[in-house]
Amino acid sequence: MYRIQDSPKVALRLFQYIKAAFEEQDINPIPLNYYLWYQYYKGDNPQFRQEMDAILKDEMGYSDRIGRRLYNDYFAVDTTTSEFDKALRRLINLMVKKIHVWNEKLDTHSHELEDSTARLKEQNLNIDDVRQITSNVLNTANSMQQTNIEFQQAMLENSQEIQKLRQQLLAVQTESLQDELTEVGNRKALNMAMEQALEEAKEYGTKFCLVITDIDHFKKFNDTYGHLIGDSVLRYFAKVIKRNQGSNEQIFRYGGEEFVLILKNTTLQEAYQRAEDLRNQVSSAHLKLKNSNQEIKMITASFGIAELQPEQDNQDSIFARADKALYQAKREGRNRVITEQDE
Ligand SMILES: Nc1nc2c(ncn2[C@@H]2O[C@H](COP(=O)(O)OP(=O)(O)OP(=O)(O)O)[C@@H](O)[C@H]2O)c(=O)[nH]1
Repeated sequence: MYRIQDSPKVALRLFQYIKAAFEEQDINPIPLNYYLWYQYYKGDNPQFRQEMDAILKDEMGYSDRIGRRLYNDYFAVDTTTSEFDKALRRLINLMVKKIHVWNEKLDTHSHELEDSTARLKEQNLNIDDVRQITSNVLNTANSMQQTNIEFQQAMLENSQEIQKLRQQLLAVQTESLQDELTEVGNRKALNMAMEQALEEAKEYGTKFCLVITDIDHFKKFNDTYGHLIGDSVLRYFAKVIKRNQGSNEQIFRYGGEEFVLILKNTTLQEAYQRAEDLRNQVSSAHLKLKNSNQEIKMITASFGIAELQPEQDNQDSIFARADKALYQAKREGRNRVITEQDE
């Protein structure tokens, strides 16, 4: 749900700009694009505006895919994280209050001690006075010890609570980056991983290859066997990719029947070999229906690969080249691997 809170007059004016830009640049008129372009013309987020300006200047221009990424980067609100954030703030406020109370108590105790020390210096103290003062000092020392124990106990409980919150937060964050069906990274995780890989490439000169793979004629498969068996095939496909996952390799489900691999420190030739192995494993599998043991139609997949060009690539450009190679693989008859060099 995209919310706009401006007056109708402002909204109307911005929509007029959007309408003209959509026509001129052939932008897909879907709600997400309207929302993003509205934010662009409104200009409240300078960083977003700057990135949009750069995209519009680039020859690849704006696309739905870029729009989805921009929305995730700038406008999607992670409600689970903000809930944890609130809980953590509450806990920290509580700790700060406890520290104040502890400080006040300690202040009172040290004043009591100072009073007792001052009294000890008085002339003409009799034995009863000294007894009284000594007993006061002891009482104060006892109270101090008690205050300390209580304080330590409270701090321990709070830090355990914080630890628990942190663990829950980590679990939720991991979950929010995982595709539920196939248990590989989801699109959000892919965006983050791409960003990181590009930063590493800039900083350390490390290269990577991007592989996009898509199960062939999956619509027909769903139509023949139903979506539930289609889902099992998606899980199976992800399992095959995960089975020989190298330490330099990250796997994501981009959406539908499309998966993406980031292969770090890998040449185009090595990436091709890895994709060929996967293609062979998938196409040679004999899958059976669980209930009837009936063998189901062979599944195949097509692959497109691009290698990072560190000087000029960004997330969208390397993705577009791998996507183009994949499209070529589909056009040439599917069940094949095409690298950007083969085109
Ligand atoms: N079972 C199942 N099907 C899905 C899921 N996500 C997307 N699909 C289906 O995947 C199919 C993709 O179809 P198309 O994009 O037309 O592609 P295709 O039939 O694989 O054809 P090519 O890619 O050209 O080989 C559609 O029928 C979607 O409904 C999912 O999570 N589960």
